[in-house]
Amino acid sequence: MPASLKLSSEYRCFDGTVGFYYHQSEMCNIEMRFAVYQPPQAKLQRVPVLYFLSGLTCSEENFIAKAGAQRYAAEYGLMLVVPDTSPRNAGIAGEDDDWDFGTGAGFYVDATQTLWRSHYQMYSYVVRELPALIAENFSVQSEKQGIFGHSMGGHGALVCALRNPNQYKSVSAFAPIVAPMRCPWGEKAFSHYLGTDRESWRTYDASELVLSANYQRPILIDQGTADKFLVEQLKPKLFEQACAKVKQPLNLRMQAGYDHSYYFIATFIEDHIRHHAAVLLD
Ligand SMILES: N[C@@H](CCC(=O)N[C@@H](CSC=O)C(=O)NCC(=O)O)C(=O)O
Repeated sequence: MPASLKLSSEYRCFDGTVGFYYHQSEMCNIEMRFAVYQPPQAKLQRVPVLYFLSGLTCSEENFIAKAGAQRYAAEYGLMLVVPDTSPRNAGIAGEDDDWDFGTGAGFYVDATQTLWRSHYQMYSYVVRELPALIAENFSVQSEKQGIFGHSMGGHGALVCALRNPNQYKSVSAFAPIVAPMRCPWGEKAFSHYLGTDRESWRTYDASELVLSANYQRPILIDQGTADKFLVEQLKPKLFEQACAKVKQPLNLRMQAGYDHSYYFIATFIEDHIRHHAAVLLD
């Protein structure tokens, strides 16, 4: 491992390894953290890599500790990479004041506004810097990348895939924010990170991007019907309507009685890993 990449802890898991890492990020101009699950197959050969983007308030640990994904990543031979959701301790006034903005809420955009732009470059970090670092240091097939995420991270995953269909061969999401331009979480984050010109927000809105993305491969979305954020923030039907307009294949599954929690994610994680494996192992 190069000196620039530091391992903070490591655990054996389903014959593979969970590792928590940190490094000095060039894009975010600060120390960033991420988690990696290396499946047992990676000891012998390069394996496809699946990125998971987490939601508001999460670190790189929530998904690894709660989703139960490692069992299936080991079964299919997929590496999992889970970045943190924002820079931390950046010294920006107000960065820790709100749970839905600032620390833990980078929204996977490249901020353009003065206060945030020198550190909050999460889109470029996730799409460019992190995959390059992973390719250099782990046993992955870089040409076989998939991406998924939850809530704010579901928004991030859809945006990354729709903007980079050749890089991300597969995409799925749990309870994603599909139209951030049209919900309070998105409007708050985008106005602070990107400014008040709403035209500039379109490049980070999945329901806008899908209209011209031509992603072609099927997108899987699971959404709980008992999710307290469903009506005001998540609005999956807006994405469904946009996909229908351009004939983008979408499997939107409304899951009766499920909420927004990791219990919901853990219930359907196997389906999502299988969705990605079907493309990445092809
Ligand atoms: N503090 C909030 C709830 C925050 C929350 O539910 N965060 C979700 C993601 S929400 C969208 O991005 C999450 O994943 N939390 C971490 C976990 O381990 O559950 C409130 O008061 O409602």
